[in-house]
Amino acid sequence: MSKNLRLILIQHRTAGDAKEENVQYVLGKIRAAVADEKRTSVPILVVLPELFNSPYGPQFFDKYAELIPDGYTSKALSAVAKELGIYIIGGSYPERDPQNPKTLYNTCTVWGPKGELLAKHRKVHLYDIEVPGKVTFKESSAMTPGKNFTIVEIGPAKIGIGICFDIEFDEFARVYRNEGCNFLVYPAAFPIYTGELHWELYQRARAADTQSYVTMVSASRDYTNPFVNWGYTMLVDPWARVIKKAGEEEEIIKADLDFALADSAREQLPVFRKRRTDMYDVVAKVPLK
Ligand SMILES: NC(=O)CCC(=O)C(=O)O
Repeated sequence: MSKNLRLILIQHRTAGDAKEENVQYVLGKIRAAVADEKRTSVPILVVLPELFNSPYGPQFFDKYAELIPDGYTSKALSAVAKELGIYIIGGSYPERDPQNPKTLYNTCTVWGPKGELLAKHRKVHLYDIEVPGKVTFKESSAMTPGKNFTIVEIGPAKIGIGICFDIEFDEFARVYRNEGCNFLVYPAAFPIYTGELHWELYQRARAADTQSYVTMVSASRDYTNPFVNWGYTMLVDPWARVIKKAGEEEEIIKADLDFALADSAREQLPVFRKRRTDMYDVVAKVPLK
């Protein structure tokens, strides 16, 4: 059986102030990226950036929030996944809690080729930072953290999902590795300050820790936005090598992932097997399903 997956990462700009305008702009990018793909039995997976339907900032979350799967963004992603027969990891967008409309989550949805919602990940670690004179952000002032791990299987890929700041927590990635994941996907929005310091470092670190493919997908850099994204959407392989990297502008990254590489890396350098779980361990404290 093929161990391959065709991956398409979309680094796009925020098109405007209206949610509908942003979503339609991204749908256009997805259609254009998939149009020249050869159709084989290898699944095609498209990944979008964090908060792709809006500018990024606590002041925007309520305006752009919607119910999942009944809101505009969900319906659009579901329809385009079905139209093109592809999988989509839909970056993230603000989700309104159906029971408590004032409660919002930063949520990633995953869509299958029949337009079905395969999974939903609510960002677990909210991004609060205060570096005087450099960057101040308090996501927790407007969002509620999620409480679940999210694993989805697409062809040979067993994917652990996180959103941006989730990548900083090695224990979180370790739980995915414990569950047999071979690909960690983080839609992201780093500011320039931490982008310069940590963007590549964390992706390579999590890839080395877990001997998995790792990607972070960013929006392109736009100095007219209130939050200026780092850009540099990246893909790292299970040996922690950077195999694809965008620049700062809009860009589409395409790659064929061969998961036999994760198997052989794990066989040749048996880090997971050599753990001393008689001395230490990392365990999930919530159910994984
Ligand atoms: N959107 C985010 O969660 C930003 C995370 C970030 O910049 C980091 O340093 O981590």
